[in-house]
Amino acid sequence: MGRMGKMYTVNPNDYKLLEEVGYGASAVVYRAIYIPFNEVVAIKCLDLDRCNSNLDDIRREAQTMSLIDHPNVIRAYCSFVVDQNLWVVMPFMAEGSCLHLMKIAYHEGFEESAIGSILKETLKALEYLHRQGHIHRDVKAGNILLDTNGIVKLADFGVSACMFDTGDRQRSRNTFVGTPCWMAPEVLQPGSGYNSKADIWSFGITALELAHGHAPFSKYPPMKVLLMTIQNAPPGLDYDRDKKFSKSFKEMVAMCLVKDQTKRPTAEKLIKHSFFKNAKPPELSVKKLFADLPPLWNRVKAIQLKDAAQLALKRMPSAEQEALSQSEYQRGVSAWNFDLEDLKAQASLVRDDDDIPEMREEDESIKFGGGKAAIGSQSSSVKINSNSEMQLAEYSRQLSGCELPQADNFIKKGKLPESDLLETSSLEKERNGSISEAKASTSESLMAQAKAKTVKSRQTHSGPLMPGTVFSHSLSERGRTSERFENEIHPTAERVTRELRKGPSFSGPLMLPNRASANSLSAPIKSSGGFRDSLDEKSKTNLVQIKGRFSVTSENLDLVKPVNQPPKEVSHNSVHALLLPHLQNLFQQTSIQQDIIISLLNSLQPAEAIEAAQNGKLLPLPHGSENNGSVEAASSEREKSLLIKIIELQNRMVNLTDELNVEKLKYERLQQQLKAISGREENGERSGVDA
Ligand SMILES: Nc1ncnc2c1ncn2[C@@H]1O[C@H](COP(=O)(O)OP(=O)(O)OP(=O)(O)O)[C@@H](O)[C@H]1O
Repeated sequence: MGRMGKMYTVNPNDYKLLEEVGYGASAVVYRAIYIPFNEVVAIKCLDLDRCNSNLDDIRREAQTMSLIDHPNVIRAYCSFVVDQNLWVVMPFMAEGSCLHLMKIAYHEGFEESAIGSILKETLKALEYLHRQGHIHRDVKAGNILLDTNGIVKLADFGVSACMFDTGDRQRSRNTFVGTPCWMAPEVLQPGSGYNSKADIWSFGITALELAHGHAPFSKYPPMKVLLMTIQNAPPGLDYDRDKKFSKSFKEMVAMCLVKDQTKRPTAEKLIKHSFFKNAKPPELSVKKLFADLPPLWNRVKAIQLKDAAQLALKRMPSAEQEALSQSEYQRGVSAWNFDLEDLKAQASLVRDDDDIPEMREEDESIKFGGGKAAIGSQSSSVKINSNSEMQLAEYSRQLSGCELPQADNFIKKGKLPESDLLETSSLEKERNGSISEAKASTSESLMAQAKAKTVKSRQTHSGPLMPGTVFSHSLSERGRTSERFENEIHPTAERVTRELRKGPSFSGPLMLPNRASANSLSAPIKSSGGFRDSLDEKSKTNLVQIKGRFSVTSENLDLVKPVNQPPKEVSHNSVHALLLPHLQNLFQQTSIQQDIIISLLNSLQPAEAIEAAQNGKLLPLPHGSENNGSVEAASSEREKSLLIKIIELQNRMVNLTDELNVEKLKYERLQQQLKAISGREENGERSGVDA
């Protein structure tokens, strides 16, 4: 049954498909003629084979759409199955979606008056849906459709949920659904549950999308978007950048983008905000947006051609992948079926990726993978099934282990100190249980560092390891990728570990030059800050110092453990008490220096590896004999520099030994003086008694 009692038949022969006017991950939308009425309609052809949703979900969408009766919500006239497609017949919205409109003519977004009208109409739709017990779950510019007379309608119930559902369907609301950039933090944190307020968050993001031409974080890979949404302060309209927008608009957006869902207004309340009170009727502010634009199907074709041209320009395999996924992503699509392994793999990469200073929102050079890489395929939603939720919750918990300000900092600054990188890496390992003890040995730290370095350098250069790319790979491809990744980093990293294990306690002394150079082992041992502060208590107690690239754990500090202070002698022995720790320190420093030298001498080969790790130059090891000449030259260079270091250390040892001897002499002299004084005192006392 159609609108106003009109009957639309379920016979495909009654419909004549015309141009393609839109596409999603699992659907293509056509302009069509309903022959019996000679009426233009839109038909959404959902490919049931490509659908992420099961048939029940699809039926539900069609059912929901057919029951909807609100001027701002697209309703279905009817739906039926044709081959492996579900056809949904609906009113044709001749100006297409706001997203398409921005892509074709308003790259920087719309002016405020148009935004106000569009948002107000959309909010009316949300208010209606929420009242009916529905959560839309995919509010975004791509789902706000416009008609030639300026009418605004919210579309796409592909992922909508019913708030009044019980049982299994209710539980399904604990799954991830939506499009990453528009998803509320509580939706991204499985287990927490969400309600219609999630739509209010997405509505706020949509407001920013309409204001800027793209959603916040839209140039980042989906995994990073998830992290940023959870960890960062909510996005908003900037006072400097967005001067052109009114205070009430900024305020309204800020009200929607509150992380605590309970503090977000309901649609009913929000619509009373002054921003909407002043909104113009859409016939005035929206209609003028399409003046002089070609018909919708030509625009859609133009957008498709533009995407295709972009792809053609990037012929290199990784660039091609990246561009595909980027264009996919920027269309505001949502075609990622999250996979836990992907999430984990990406989680480990995202942090390192943050270390890439060039990673800016404006930066086109860092692209991301994801989505189904086909021009005709847009959309779809992120769904994480319930099984993955526990693990994802665990992942979220891991995320939350990083204190937000820190995360904000590194994202904003775009650079982590080396030490933080290393720390993050060992912290993650610790949390993942891959290292059972928080106290990573120094060699493990170096190994981690070598890995972190390698990952980092790979990410800077290529697509395959970029987080999003993992999404677009099949399981076997992922396997291959990780295999290749392992193979590529392991020759060096493994060598580092192997070599490190060869040399007895080599790792300890190498940690120490930083400390020893301070020439004061009694100086307080403390963290150098950065991520350090966000570490949990356990690792805090174990990790006593981070300097430069090294972390020193308490395990490595056998040689520098604070000296056990001897019990203080009373009164006149205070000089003695003061001197003793100092002498012991000197003695220890000398021992340490000796150890360093011995270790260096014993372990020239591992030192090369570590130095390479230190410098981030993990040079490939020579394999063929043809390389031997240059390798020898290189290693003799390194040997030379190591020898120089050894000589320096030896000199310092000599100096310290001299100092020690001087101190010893002073100490002996003082002891003699002390004895003499106490002897004299005793004599004086005795003679006093005698007298
Ligand atoms: N009734 C309509 N009239 C005109 N254009 C439409 C209509 N319905 C959808 N479109 C166009 O088709 C595009 C895809 O439609 P739709 O969002 O329903 O597909 P989808 O596969 O569910 O996409 P997504 O998952 O990205 O939301 C829309 O962005 C819009 O541009």
